[in-house]
Amino acid sequence: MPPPNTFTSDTFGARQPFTSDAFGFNDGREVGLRDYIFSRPDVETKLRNDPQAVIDAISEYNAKKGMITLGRAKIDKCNDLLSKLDPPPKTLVELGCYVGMSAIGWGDSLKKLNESTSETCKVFTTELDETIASVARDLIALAGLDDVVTVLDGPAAETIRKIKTEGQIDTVDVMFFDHW
Ligand SMILES: C[S@@+](CC[C@H](N)C(=O)[O-])C[C@H]1O[C@@H](n2cnc3c(N)ncnc32)[C@H](O)[C@@H]1O
Repeated sequence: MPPPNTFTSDTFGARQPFTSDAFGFNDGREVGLRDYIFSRPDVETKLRNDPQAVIDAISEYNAKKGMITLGRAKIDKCNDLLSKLDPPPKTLVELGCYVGMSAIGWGDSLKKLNESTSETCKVFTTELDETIASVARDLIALAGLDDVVTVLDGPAAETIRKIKTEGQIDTVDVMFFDHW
């Protein structure tokens, strides 16, 4: 059994079935997502600084391309769980960032849950692939969450140890495992 406050991508049921051409990742779809998002005519007027609009835009691309993101429904369910934690979580670590869709959800949620206090909140999310990590960083910045969400490049076992050694993180309120 995972420890309390540990949510995995299977917490709410099995993954969605993939079609054969949709299975896999790091095949250009991730950079294609960034191109799609930043070439939208509403990127500045609708998406900039609106995490939920960015999640919706990723979902629209995802519906056609079948990417390995959690998906809106699971992100909403996890955020519902986060909102029930007392005190509100301030530090969340995610193993498996991919293009940052779930990290945008966690960042938005933690920011809202802590907005009535002066406490800072932080999401650290880890990504093995540096090209995918760069897509995530761009989308997180577009969502206006780069002050809350930090993408760590490299194997999670190394990057988490490094931020702990450097004192960037002490205790962790919630861990999310999605790095398979
Ligand atoms: C299922 S995806 C994550 C999806 C993301 N949580 C979302 O819902 O938007 C898994 C990601 O974990 C990354 N990954 C796999 N092993 C890893 C490791 N040891 N350290 C860091 N990232 C890893 C993969 O490169 C892949 O992008």
